[in-house]
Amino acid sequence: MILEVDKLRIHYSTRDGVARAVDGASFTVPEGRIVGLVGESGCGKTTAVRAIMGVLAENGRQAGGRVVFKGQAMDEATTRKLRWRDIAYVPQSAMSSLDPVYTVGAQLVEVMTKRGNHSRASARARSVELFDLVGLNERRLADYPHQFSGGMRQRAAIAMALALEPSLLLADEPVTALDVIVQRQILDVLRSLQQRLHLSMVLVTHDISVVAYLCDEVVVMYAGQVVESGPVRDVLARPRHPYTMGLRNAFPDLLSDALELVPIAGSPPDLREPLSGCRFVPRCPFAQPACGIDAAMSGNGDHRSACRRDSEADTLRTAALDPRTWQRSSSFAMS
Ligand SMILES: Nc1ncnc2c1ncn2[C@@H]1O[C@H](COP(=O)(O)OP(=O)(O)OP(=O)(O)O)[C@@H](O)[C@H]1O
Repeated sequence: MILEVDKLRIHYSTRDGVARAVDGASFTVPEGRIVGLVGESGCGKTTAVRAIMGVLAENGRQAGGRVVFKGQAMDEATTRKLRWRDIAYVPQSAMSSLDPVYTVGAQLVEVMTKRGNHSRASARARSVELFDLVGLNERRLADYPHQFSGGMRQRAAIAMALALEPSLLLADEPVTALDVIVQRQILDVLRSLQQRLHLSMVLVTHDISVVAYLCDEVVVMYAGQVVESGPVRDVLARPRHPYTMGLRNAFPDLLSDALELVPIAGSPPDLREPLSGCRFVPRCPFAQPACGIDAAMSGNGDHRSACRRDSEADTLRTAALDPRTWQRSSSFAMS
């Protein structure tokens, strides 16, 4: 495993109390694989990758658990040492990793001379290589970010993250603001980079079809916790947690638009409220009183989920395919 996240807890202090943005999440990233971290907005995905990268907002702190990179438990000093060199991050908006007042080429050179130990000449040569790797013409190194299209900016942000040859890339919603054709192009760039550079990747997305298209493994997060994880094919073909079943119905397939889309009614809970038991209960069509008690992750082999009704997963999955199932809220939750 290149990365192990073990019972990670991240708290933000806010005026209205503590937000438990990541609440005991555990997952692993095998070497050379692409792991999708998926869940709706507000489930703690960005917080989890920012914590791994050691770039939490000022009001955030690690309240428990640990992050282990290549067998080494990370503390502040190691994280600082490994940041950008071994672990790199493409933030949610490409514009936030690009400075509007400098050319993209100048910014790449700056990253390599300041954060790495490149001379200006070798940084310039490497910039050409990096642009080639992400499919940008080297002539565009002289352009400013505003002269780039959204897809090109995303490619430039990826080039920036790869500048110091990291072995782990964390990409936060790399295709969200792009149209479907450009989305596929960027995902194809990521796939080819992973293969050519033997990169390991964590890809954060709210869109399960992006996971289906690109990832080898998936970690489903809900309300700061991991509710299901495993090989993508297995999890998407036979989801075991009702939240994953709901997510699968809620997004169009990147390659076809055959399925009727069925949203999951409601929204994730406010993480500043004290929560117990399965966090999905208020939105789950299958919730029962027993779900008020936390379910640990369990399962055979790599495919694991945290649902009290796991033994009935096959039956629930069939019911979940019927859109009417999602039209009624959990009667248990409503009572
Ligand atoms: N700096 C902050 N201060 C207080 N609360 C925060 C802060 N950043 C995030 N949160 C809260 O932490 C929770 C998790 O947010 P996070 O951004 O990690 O989720 P996410 O799943 O990545 O969603 P998104 O895709 O919208 O970023 C949310 O409830 C959010 O409101």
